[in-house]
Amino acid sequence: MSITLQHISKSYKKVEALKDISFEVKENELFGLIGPDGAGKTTLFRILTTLLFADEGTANVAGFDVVKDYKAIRQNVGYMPGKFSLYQDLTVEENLKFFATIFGTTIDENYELIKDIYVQIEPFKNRRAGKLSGGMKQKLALSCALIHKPKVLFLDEPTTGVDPVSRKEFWEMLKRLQQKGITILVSTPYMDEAALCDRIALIQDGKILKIDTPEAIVKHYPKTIYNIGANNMYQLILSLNAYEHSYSVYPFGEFVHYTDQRTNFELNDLKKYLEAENLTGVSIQSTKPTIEDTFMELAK
Ligand SMILES: Nc1ncnc2c1ncn2[C@@H]1O[C@H](COP(=O)(O)OP(=O)(O)OP(=O)(O)O)[C@@H](O)[C@H]1O
Repeated sequence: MSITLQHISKSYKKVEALKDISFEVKENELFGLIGPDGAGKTTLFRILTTLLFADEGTANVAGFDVVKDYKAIRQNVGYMPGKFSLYQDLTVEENLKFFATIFGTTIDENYELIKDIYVQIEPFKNRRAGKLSGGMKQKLALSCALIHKPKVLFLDEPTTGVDPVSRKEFWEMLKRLQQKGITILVSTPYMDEAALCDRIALIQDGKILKIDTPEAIVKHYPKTIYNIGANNMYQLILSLNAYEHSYSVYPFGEFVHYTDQRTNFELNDLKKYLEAENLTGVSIQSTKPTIEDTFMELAK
């Protein structure tokens, strides 16, 4: 195993940020930690990268104990924190040199590993990091986290605030790093990114709700979901919530994801009800559950 957590708990005074967390990440796995703001993701990363002590439990990374072997862990892991971690006043190249130097290495020595990523920002190597776009900052931060050839890479919300094209490119880069033998633990609040991981842990309020492959997680969704559309979205949500048989109602893009308390029912009855509520253009179609649907169901 590359990462093992056993019964990890951590509180900040009265706030229980992590409650009895246990799970394992296999060698060379791309593992996602999926959860909303405040779920405890950053706290977990800080414990695993030896920046914070847990109150209870034990954790191992790359075969080392996070408390006893903290120095070895720091040599063997790369960490890209959620908040921008670079020196804004240093240039792109100076930032990378700085990180290489503190790990006792050079850019040349490990260029092969970062090449794919660094070539994209190399034309701006003399620009100060503070003046880079979101996507470029993220590439520089990733290059810096990789410059000492870590065995395990921790990425805390690496795509938050990054445009959709850069987000897609970033995930393609992660796949290539995985092919080079690096184990990756990545957190994200974006459910669509969860589908790109080998396995995911859904986390909320410091607790793991479920761990499995993205496919298996959606397979276990217990109900049929309907995509419902109408001309007045706001009224549609109100009416569905007021419907006596309604089980769950969530806005989902231009539709509402709806589940019913009954296992068998006439879709036409629901349509008639919505039309009686003065809604027009009503469409109802069954749809496949997504990771977001599963998360909402588990978090209920
Ligand atoms: N230093 C701190 N002092 C007090 N409470 C804290 C501290 N750091 C985090 N918390 C609280 O612990 C809980 C978990 O926070 P954490 O930052 O680990 O979550 P997160 O999933 O990373 O969310 P975010 O993306 O918002 O950082 C939250 O309720 C947060 O307010």
